[in-house]
Amino acid sequence: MLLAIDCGNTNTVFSIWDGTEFLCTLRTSTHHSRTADAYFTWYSTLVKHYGLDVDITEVIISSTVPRVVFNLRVFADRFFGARPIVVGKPECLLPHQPRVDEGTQVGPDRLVNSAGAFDRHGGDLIVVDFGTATTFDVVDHDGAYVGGAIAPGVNLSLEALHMAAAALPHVDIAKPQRVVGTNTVACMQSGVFWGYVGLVREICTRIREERDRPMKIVATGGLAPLFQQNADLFDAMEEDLTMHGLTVIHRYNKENG
Ligand SMILES: Nc1ncnc2c1ncn2[C@@H]1O[C@H](COP(=O)(O)OP(=O)(O)OP(=O)(O)O)[C@@H](O)[C@H]1O
Ligand SMILES: CC(C)(CO)[C@@H](O)C(=O)NCCC(=O)O
Ligand SMILES: [K+]
Repeated sequence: MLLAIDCGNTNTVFSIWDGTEFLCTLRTSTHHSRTADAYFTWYSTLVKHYGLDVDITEVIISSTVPRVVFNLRVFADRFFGARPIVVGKPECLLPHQPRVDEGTQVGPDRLVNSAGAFDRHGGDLIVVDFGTATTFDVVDHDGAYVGGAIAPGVNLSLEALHMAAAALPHVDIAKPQRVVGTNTVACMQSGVFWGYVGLVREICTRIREERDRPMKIVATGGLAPLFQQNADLFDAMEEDLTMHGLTVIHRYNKENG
């Protein structure tokens, strides 16, 4: 079985893929100081809790945080005897080479999202991922990642207001009832929620204009459902897009490696 690991700047997600479906998805915060033994303690406790009988033989990792990869490699080797495929490393093959400026390091999560979305939808896509950052990945007709946009994440924007302004509290994102807030929290939620609706709409409209062709918009990330409510921003929403992309890249490496 395959263990797929998606390590973001805020959260790390493990999913077990049996070749047909994901048996479970486990989430922890990302810390570069977490050791291989600590990963295993956490992982094995949850696998036992879910009553799963799994035999991991292969591991694939996408990490936006380079420093955590070392401990994840040790984890894979020590506990599963597996040599992981690490997206973005030269030995990891990609189904489609990105077309970007020479020397640019594309975030592995964006390459994985592009591969997952192309596998499901074919080409000419905009993938929007609401993670630590909000990323827009443009996938060409042939499946290549060809660029996009990076905006501050929704939670990061709220946190930045709280950090920078003495009178602004820590606020969780929610869809406000009205645009005109009548208290501080409602004002902050309005600014960030409706500001993001505008941000997503404007960037997607301009990408479509710039490329001059119809493009399907696929959204992922924990906050995608919040933005899909009443705001007709996306053509599809897929919670497991990054994990699916990891299985696509893993399969490609098995078949072509
Ligand atoms: N199922 C969910 N329902 C509601 N909120 C969620 C859900 N899953 C995640 N979230 C929240 O949505 C936000 C975005 O989650 P997501 O996992 O997409 O990115 P992240 O973990 O914040 O970022 P990164 O992947 O860059 O580490 C997080 O604040 C998370 O707490
Ligand atoms: C933009 C983030 C932080 C989103 O997770 C990640 O994809 C990243 O670190 N990217 C590197 C720069 C780039 O993708 O162009
Ligand atoms: K993510």
